[in-house]
Amino acid sequence: MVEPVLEISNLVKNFGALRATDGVTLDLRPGEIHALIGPNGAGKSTLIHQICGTLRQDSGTIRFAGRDIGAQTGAERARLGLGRTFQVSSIAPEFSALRNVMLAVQAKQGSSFRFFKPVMRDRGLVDTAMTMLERVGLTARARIPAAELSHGERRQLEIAMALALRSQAFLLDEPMAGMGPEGSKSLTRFLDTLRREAPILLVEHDMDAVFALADRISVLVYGRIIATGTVEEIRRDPAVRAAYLGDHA
Ligand SMILES: Nc1ncnc2c1ncn2[C@@H]1O[C@H](COP(=O)(O)OP(=O)(O)OP(=O)(O)O)[C@@H](O)[C@H]1O
Repeated sequence: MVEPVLEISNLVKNFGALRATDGVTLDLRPGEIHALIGPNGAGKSTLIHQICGTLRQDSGTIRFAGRDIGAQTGAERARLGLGRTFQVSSIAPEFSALRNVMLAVQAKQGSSFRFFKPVMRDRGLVDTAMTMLERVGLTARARIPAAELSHGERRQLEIAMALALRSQAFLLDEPMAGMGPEGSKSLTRFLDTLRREAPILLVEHDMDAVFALADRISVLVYGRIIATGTVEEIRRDPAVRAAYLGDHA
C-alpha cells in the first residue's frame, strides 16, 4: 500500500468534561480527497485545529510526511508543507493578491534579506507568485487588493498561498460556507483539479460537493469516527444514515 501523507492515530482532546476528539484514527493518502463529515459540534474543527497545530492534543499521534509532528508549532507544520487554507486571517486585506502570494513565497524561502530590496521589483519573486495565481485562475485579479476580492476569489487566493508554501497536503475547513450555488459549483470544479497538487482533507457540510469530490469519507459523531468508506459505502451505511445523512443519502 502507498504510504499515507498524513496519519492520525488515537487522537484525544478533552475540553473539561467534554471529550471533543475521542480516539480518532484516520489517514490521508496521496492523490485523494478524504472528506470529514458529521453533525454540528461533532468535533470536526477541533480535529483540524489539532492537525494544523493551533490546538494541542491530549494524547495520540499525528504523523506527516513520515515524521511525528504532534509537538511542532503551526508555523513549523506549515513550513513542512501542511497547508491549512481558508483561514481568512492569513490574508493581508490591504495588499494585492499578488503581494499576498509573494509574502507566502518569501515565507517559504525564509529569506529576510529580501526585505532590503523593493519586493515588487524582484522579478523572480513576482514571476513565481504570478505562476501560483495563474494556477488558481486569478491572473486577471493579481493587482486587486485582497479586500476587494469576492468570497470565492479569496479562497482561491488562499490556495495560491498554500501552493506557494509547496503544501504536500491541504486541510480545508468548510470551504463552501457562505457561497451561493454557483460559487460552490465552481469551487467544486477547482478542488477537483487541486487534488493533483496535493491530497485534501475536506471538512464540509455541502453534501453535493462531498459526494462529487470525495474518494473516501469519514463520519465523525460525538468525537468518534463511526465509519470510513467510499461515497457508496457511506451512503448505504445504516449507522451513518441514522446519525447524520438521513434524507441526504
Ligand atoms: N475551545 C473550546 N472549549 C470548550 N469546548 C469547545 C472548544 N472548542 C470546541 N468545543 C466544543 O467541542 C465540541 C466540538 O466542536 P467543533 O467546533 O470541533 O465541532 P464541529 O464538528 O466543527 O461543528 P460545526 O460543524 O458546527 O463547525 C462542541 O461541543 C464544542 O462546543
